[in-house]
Amino acid sequence: MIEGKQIFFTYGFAETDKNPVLNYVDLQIPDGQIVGLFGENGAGKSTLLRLMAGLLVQKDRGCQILLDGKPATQVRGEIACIFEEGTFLPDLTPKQYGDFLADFFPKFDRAYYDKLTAFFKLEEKAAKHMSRGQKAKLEIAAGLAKRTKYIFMDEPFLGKDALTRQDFMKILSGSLTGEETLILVTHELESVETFIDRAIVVHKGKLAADVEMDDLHHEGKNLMVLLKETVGYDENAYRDLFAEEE
Ligand SMILES: Nc1ncnc2c1ncn2[C@@H]1O[C@H](COP(=O)(O)OP(=O)(O)OP(=O)(O)O)[C@@H](O)[C@H]1O
Repeated sequence: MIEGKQIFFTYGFAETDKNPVLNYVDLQIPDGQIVGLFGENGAGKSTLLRLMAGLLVQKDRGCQILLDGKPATQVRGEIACIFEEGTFLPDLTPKQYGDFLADFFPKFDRAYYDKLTAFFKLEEKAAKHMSRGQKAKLEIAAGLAKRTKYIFMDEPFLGKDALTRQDFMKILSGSLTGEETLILVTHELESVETFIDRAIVVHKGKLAADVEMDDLHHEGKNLMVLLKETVGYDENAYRDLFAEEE
């Protein structure tokens, strides 16, 4: 269970910031749930994800987010982060990185990692010499093979070719046992429409929408509709750019 009460976060000074990224929000995610975090650029999705994963810590206000009642820093072995910037060590090759992960993560599934890196056709060269998409694949192989209870993903589709994106969703579905709690930040709404259980829209410091996908679909809506309604999207706003000056 991920639980946070009165989550507050600002990158500036808490005492003076009138527009914090997260403005006293409550969050509860039960075990085994797959949750998508959505919102406009700069809304605070990645910040919230990093607070959950313990990569950012709340400063002087609000309460810490807890995983099974403990701060993320105390359950590192149960957390896999699949982020664009990567958590790999740049000088290590896929095999060396696998050795490293096997030492660090108690449930690391080396055979599965080797299968994934082979499937992704990753060459045996240092991560720093790989392309952006290859690094992203290495992250996915590592993240999924850790077999952790908590998986945090930030823009997992970024930098991947169209075929890999398709494979990725299938690999992800196939890798999960149903026990994992997976939190996913993405702008690729269509790709996750039927994959996630619950959608949260971050907007103006709040969790402005928080719905079960079954309920959303029963209402005849999809993620795009939810997002537009929640942020009050104006289809015609762009026209002002081309309006004639008086
Ligand atoms: N390291 C940082 N230092 C200062 N401000 C930051 C930092 N990282 C993010 N911010 C600011 O915090 C706010 C939330 O950023 P965040 O990255 O969480 O948004 P996001 O919803 O993930 O956006 P995007 O969809 O563009 O990735 C933004 O206003 C951003 O400018």
